[in-house]
Amino acid sequence: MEQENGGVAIRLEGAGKRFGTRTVLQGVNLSVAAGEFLSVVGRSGSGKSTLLRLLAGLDTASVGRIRVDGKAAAQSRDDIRIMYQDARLLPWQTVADNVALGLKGKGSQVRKVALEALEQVGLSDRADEWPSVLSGGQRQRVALARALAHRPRLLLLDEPLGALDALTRIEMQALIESLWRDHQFTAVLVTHDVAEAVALADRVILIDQHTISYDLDVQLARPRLRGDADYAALEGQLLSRLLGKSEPHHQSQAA
Ligand SMILES: Nc1ncnc2c1ncn2[C@@H]1O[C@H](COP(=O)(O)OP(=O)(O)OP(=O)(O)O)[C@@H](O)[C@H]1O
Repeated sequence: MEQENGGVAIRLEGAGKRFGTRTVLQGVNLSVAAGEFLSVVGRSGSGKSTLLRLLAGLDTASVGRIRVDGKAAAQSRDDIRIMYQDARLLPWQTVADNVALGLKGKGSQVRKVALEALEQVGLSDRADEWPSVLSGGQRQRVALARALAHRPRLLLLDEPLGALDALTRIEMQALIESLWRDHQFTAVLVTHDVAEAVALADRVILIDQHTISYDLDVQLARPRLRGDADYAALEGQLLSRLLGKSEPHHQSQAA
């Protein structure tokens, strides 16, 4: 693989998003360092996917400023990849061709890049099969490979593991973490799973009442042990905030 370019920094200043008269996000201020792993949690409908779409440059802020690598997100599109809960693979293309989608260059070169990406997600032996014969977890691995093939400097993950069983989910979390460590891209993960948010992120933000209502540093050694008291304390702290309790019951343990 070619030299990685490292992650991009993100900066939001007073960013807001309205759809007609409905305010979804308002007064969002956020700085994400290059190479940081940020998780975003919040109630259903709080605006998490909207935030991700703004970062991807797929939509524009109604007010405020959003900068990805110092530019408008839409101008950083080549550096950004987004992954969703459903893999969105083309059923009439092989696994390798799905990974190669959108790559520029000669056929042999493009295939080489696709195979390298598949190898990184442990699926090089399935390159010439159809997506329909893969399991849900394997399809998500292909989606991850498709993103990696573009060497993203910002990987946006919109509840990518939400439809997977618990064990596959934990394996995928470990894969995402190791790819993030190897490639040093910036990662923003939207998840409903507070344990997942803590497992992966350097920092977790909570979206509530249209803005960032809580910003939690996760200073735990990696890889993280879920049974660990510090881990459970941070998870409890986040859950309390999410549920709207003013005094997180685990706060004293986390201090
Ligand atoms: N294109 C759009 N037009 C109108 N309203 C929209 C549009 N996109 C999102 N919304 C509204 O914005 C709000 C936030 O939606 P969003 O999908 O960002 O929430 P979310 O936190 O990701 O929710 P979930 O966790 O359920 O996926 C919702 O009320 C939604 O209906």
